[in-house]
Amino acid sequence: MSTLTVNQVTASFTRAGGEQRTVLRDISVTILPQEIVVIVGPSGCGKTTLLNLVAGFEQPTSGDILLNGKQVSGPGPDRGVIFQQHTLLPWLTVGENVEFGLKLQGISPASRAVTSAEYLNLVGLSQYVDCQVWNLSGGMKQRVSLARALVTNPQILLMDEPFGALDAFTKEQMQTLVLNIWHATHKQILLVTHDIEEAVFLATKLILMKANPGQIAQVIPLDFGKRHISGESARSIKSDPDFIKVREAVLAYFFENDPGVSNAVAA
Ligand SMILES: Nc1ncnc2c1ncn2[C@@H]1O[C@H](COP(=O)(O)OP(=O)(O)OP(=O)(O)O)[C@@H](O)[C@H]1O
Repeated sequence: MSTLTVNQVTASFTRAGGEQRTVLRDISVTILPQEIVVIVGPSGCGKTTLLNLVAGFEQPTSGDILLNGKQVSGPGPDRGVIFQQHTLLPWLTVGENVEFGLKLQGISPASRAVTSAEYLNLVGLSQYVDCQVWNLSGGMKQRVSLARALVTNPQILLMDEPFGALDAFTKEQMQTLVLNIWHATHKQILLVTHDIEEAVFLATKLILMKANPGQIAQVIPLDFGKRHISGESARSIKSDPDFIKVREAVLAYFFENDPGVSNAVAA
């Protein structure tokens, strides 16, 4: 089964001066097929570190990370990564950026063009294939980043605050795009965000972290994103009292460390 398993992972780093600091302690998470796992937590609790470990950019100090039963020991094409700041190549066009990963894999130009057109269509940018990326808005650049991550057909998308730099309106458009892509491609998604509303809207499994060292405080199953897939608008869902109740309970947890968040969510 296509599962990503983070098993009792601890990550420690040695600071300048030799002091050892444990950033993450005993983290266990599974991402099952078609799950969107969203991580929220205070600044510095290790969210990006966890994503970097799953991406294979860093190695855990103890514990292990398994993708389909195989140890993750470095970056791989089975994981597509999207950062807050796009990492598009400014001297290439939109189409060339999307094709880039396929070119590295030695795929023929004709085949690359067909595949990149498919994913540019999925993110709503078909007509921009020949544009220079520096001409695009922030939201459009992130759409290109999504297409570029998807084009090599990874099993899982890893997203680190992908919409943190966007205005509220564009952000909501991108959130619904993520849900539509999730529905169309059946990818697993691991997403880190500071935005509680975004987290509650997108997650099928919401993970609340606490800091010093970073640990999982709560895991909350949610299904607001599935309501959007079933045809309900983002505005309707986000203004629903059930949504507001969960959003406020999560906020209360972080502001007051309210242990009643699980009950509020379950009610
Ligand atoms: N390779 C590393 N070497 C040393 N320290 C590291 C390394 N990677 C992460 N850290 C430290 O781990 C801590 C957690 O950082 P991280 O960026 O994962 O937190 P975060 O929860 O994503 O924070 P934010 O929400 O502010 O982005 C920081 O103090 C950071 O300096």
